[in-house]
Formats: sequence, C-alpha cells, structure tokens
Amino acid sequence: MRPVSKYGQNFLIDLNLVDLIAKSAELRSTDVVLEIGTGVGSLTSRLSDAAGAVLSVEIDRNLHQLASEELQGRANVKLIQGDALRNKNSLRDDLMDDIREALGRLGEHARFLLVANLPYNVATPIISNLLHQQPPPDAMVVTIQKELADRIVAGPGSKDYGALSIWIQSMCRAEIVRVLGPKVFWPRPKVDSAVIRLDLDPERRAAIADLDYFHQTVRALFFHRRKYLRSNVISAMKNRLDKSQVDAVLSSLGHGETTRAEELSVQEIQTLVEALRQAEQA
Ligand SMILES: C[S@@+](CC[C@H](N)C(=O)[O-])C[C@H]1O[C@@H](n2cnc3c(N)ncnc32)[C@H](O)[C@@H]1O
Repeated sequence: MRPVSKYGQNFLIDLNLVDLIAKSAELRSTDVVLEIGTGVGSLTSRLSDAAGAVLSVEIDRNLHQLASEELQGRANVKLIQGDALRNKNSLRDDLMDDIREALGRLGEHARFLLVANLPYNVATPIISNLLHQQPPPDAMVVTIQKELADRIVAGPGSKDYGALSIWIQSMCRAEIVRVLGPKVFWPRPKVDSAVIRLDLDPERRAAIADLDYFHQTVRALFFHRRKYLRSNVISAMKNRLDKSQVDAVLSSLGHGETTRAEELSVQEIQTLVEALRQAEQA
C-alpha cells in the first residue's frame, strides 16, 4: 500500500495510541460516533466495540475496500466512501441525516461524538463546521497537528489566540490530552501532532444568539491581526454600521482606541459581537 499524501494519510502505527484515543472518548453503548478517515479501520473497530453506532467516512476507495473487509460483520458500523466535505467549509449533507437517524434509534440518552485521527488538511473545517450542526457533537476527541491544537486551546495575549480559539472555546471546554511525535505514524509527518478533547457546553452555545453571525464577525475581528480592534470592527461593519455607531458600541464596553482583539477574553468578544448585532438591528 502506498500512502496518498494529498489525503493526509499518516496512519497511527502505535496501537496503544489508537486505544488511548478510543479510551479518551469514554464511550457508552448509547453513543453515536462519527469518524472521518477510516483508514484500514483500526480505530473504527475499537469505536465499534464501545459505542452504539459508528459512522465512518473514507475518501480513498482502496482503503474503504480494505476497511470494509476488516470490519465485515460489525452490525453497528456504517462505512461511507467519499469526501466528508461538500466544499471547503461544509460537511456533506447526508452525514448529519445518518447521525440524527442513529441518535433517534439509540434513545433519549444517546450522545453524538466525533472521534478520529483526522486528515490534517481538513481538520479545521471539520471541527469548525460540526459546531454549526444540529445537533453539534457532545464531544470531539481527535488527533490533529500540534500547531492547530495550540491555536484551539490558546488564551488572550498568546500569539496562537485568534478566531478559531474563540469560535471553539465559546462553546466547548478544550484540552490537549497528549502530544504525539512523528514516530508514532507511518509515514512520519514533518510536525508534531496532538490528541485533543473538546467538550460541548450546551448553555454556552445557547447563549450565542446567531451562530453564523458570531462566527463570521469573530473571523473579521482577527482579519488584520496587526490593526487595532476599532479598525477591524469598522471594516467588518462596512455598509452596516457607520464609524460613530461602532465607536458608541466600543466605548460602551470600555474598549479604547488602542485595544487589540487578541487582548480580549472569549467572553468579552462574545459580548462585543452581540452588541454589534443588536446595534445593527436597532
Ligand atoms: C490521518 S489518516 C487516519 C487513518 C486511520 N483512522 C488511522 O488512525 O490510522 C486520515 C484518513 O482520512 C482520509 N481522508 C482524507 N481526506 C478525507 C476527506 N475529505 N473525507 C474523508 N476521508 C478523508 C485519508 O485517506 C486517511 O485514510
């Protein structure tokens, strides 16, 4: 078998780590697990042992074929061959239909989790997009590039803190479970990886009045990192709020002319975005 690098094929060869990922998910028999990147099915079989239903997607036809043979007879596993993404930013449509169907079947305590050794090139859109879905995952336990994990867990003032940290932390508790060096994969990637765990906080998510507005605005606030917050807000609100309206919102929240977005906590950014949304509606 020859790995296809454009598909981010770095397989975990240390099976203890495959176990660590599966164990970190603390699965129950009423859980529905989405895995993106079946590979040859080593993580899939462990997920199938512990969960109620596993839906696993693999883009590579040959791997899908191998995994289908490997996982034959496992009634709680559904394998899909194809791209998990419809386009750069959205999941393919049928995945959530399958998830909702399985959740309905497994009863009122059923939870939805993403557990995967993600293909690195699509890890960000997969994680970000799942938080827009209904339902979003109750938890995600995934292997990703360490550099991406650092951005996800970063706090104010850190160079890694940005729109992605805020989008995820506004809804989830985020922690790095384990840093993995290149040696535990075949072929070896050039960079370190990390297993991260994200736990959804439904109350925090419900506190965001408009998820699409929030996500877009947060991205715009960090668009020009070197600029002050005020100038990023003015650009983001172009043709929607004039400068005096932006200044009124910023000063009501105590943000001065030299405040930068990366100095604000997740909560402060949330409050600011909601104030801008309400000012637009006024
Ligand atoms: C990092 S490997 C993980 C494989 C396996 N789960 C493991 O742990 O060894 C990522 C897998 O995702 C697949 N993949 C890449 N892009 C994909 C996409 N857009 N949709 C579905 N699968 C994808 C790759 O072919 C590869 O098998």
